[in-house]
Amino acid sequence: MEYVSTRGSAPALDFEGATLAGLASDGGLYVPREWPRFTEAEIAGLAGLPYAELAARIMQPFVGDSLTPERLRELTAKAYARFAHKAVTPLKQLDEQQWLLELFHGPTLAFKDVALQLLGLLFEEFLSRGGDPLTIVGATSGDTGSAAIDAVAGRARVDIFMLHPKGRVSDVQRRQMTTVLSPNVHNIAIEGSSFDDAQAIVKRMFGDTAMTGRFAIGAVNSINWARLMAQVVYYFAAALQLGAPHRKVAFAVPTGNFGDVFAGYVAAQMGLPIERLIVATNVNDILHRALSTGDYSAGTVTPTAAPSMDIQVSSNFERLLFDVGGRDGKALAAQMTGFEATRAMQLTNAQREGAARLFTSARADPDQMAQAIRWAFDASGELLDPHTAIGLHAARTAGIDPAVPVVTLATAHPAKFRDAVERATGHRPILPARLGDLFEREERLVDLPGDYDAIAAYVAAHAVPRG
Ligand SMILES: N[C@@H](CCOP(=O)(O)O)C(=O)O
Repeated sequence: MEYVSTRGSAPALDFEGATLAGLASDGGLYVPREWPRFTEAEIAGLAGLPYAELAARIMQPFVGDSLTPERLRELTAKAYARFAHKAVTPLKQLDEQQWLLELFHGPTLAFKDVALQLLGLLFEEFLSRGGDPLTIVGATSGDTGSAAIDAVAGRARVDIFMLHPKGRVSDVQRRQMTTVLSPNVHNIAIEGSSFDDAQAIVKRMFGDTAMTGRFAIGAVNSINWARLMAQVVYYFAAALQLGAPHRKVAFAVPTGNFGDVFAGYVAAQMGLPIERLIVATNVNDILHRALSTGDYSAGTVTPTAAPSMDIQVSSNFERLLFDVGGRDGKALAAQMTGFEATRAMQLTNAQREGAARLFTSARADPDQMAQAIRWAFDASGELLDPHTAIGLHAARTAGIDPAVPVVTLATAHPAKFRDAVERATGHRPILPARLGDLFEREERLVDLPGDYDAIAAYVAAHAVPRG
């Protein structure tokens, strides 16, 4: 399997190369040259497999020759052994039509663990073959940070520098990152910034030849293809339980960087019968505006009770625009460069029509989010986190045929956002025992200004150079 850049001029890479590179050298994102496709009979044959085995079968075509099927199976078994639920991503019924896919049973209580537990092992595997030590630079609005840190803390030949916007993640999210004291973990709180600022700094570092010449910069954000590949699996897992390939299923996905919902798009390209992908945003609604009107223009980021979605520049949207816009890398490079200069862009007709074939979108304000938390609690006794509640609001208002099951991706454990859940329901979710002493642990982080040079200098002073 070969990977090509959405901006058309970076060299094509194999899976190992794309995983270690993260972002393409032309600023684009890597995507498979073509989508592998399963027949209906092949999809039916996946029903009932244990999650780790299902994961290995679905990912093998993407991995190609970079790992043998046996080695991939060993890695998926190891990655998913750390989940607190035997099903890894259990499915729960809320009412006749609505379902929840619980993606928060990993070590850091968010869907990011599903991909990052595997990515940590992939880095270890590929780095053991030689090459330069990896300097991971990531940005987080709360969940990616802790999941990535958990996945690579203490591993040889990797350092991780995780940037978060100071004061804009929940206290649980911050402590999950800053209480990991391994010497290869470096937490940076950026003053006066949003996630978008942090993500822009990360992307700039990939294009900074002074940095990339000295350090092998790597990515753990969903700009890294391997993240999305691992997330494709749970769409299959849920749909197979609900009757696929003989029955269509719709998915509602709380969305910030568009990675999780793009994984659903990939599942559909592979042959999974998906009725609709419902993109759910909070008031930071660039994706809802883009999908409903074609206007992809970034406003300022409004802090909300669903901080992981407080994003206005959704990196993975570029992958969708590339695929539905005819895979014309040169044209997309010009379009994205224009967006980076003006922070505004109009989708082409081909992009709008291509997206509309599968995607619907909705936006939830804080009241609608709180109502969805209350509805789920009254309907089934489930406490939802604010992000999941935004997904559920979109699921219930999307007008999906009542015969089609709608699965909302439950992206985080409610205890990560205890205050918001308690405000909505009067019930305070309890942190699972494995995080029980989080508030007694020592924290380590540095505060830096939102200035590229200051952050690059910090990374350069603490990372291990090539060679
Ligand atoms: N929602 C994320 C933001 C980063 O997104 P990613 O999926 O590209 O890593 C977070 O919680 O950090």
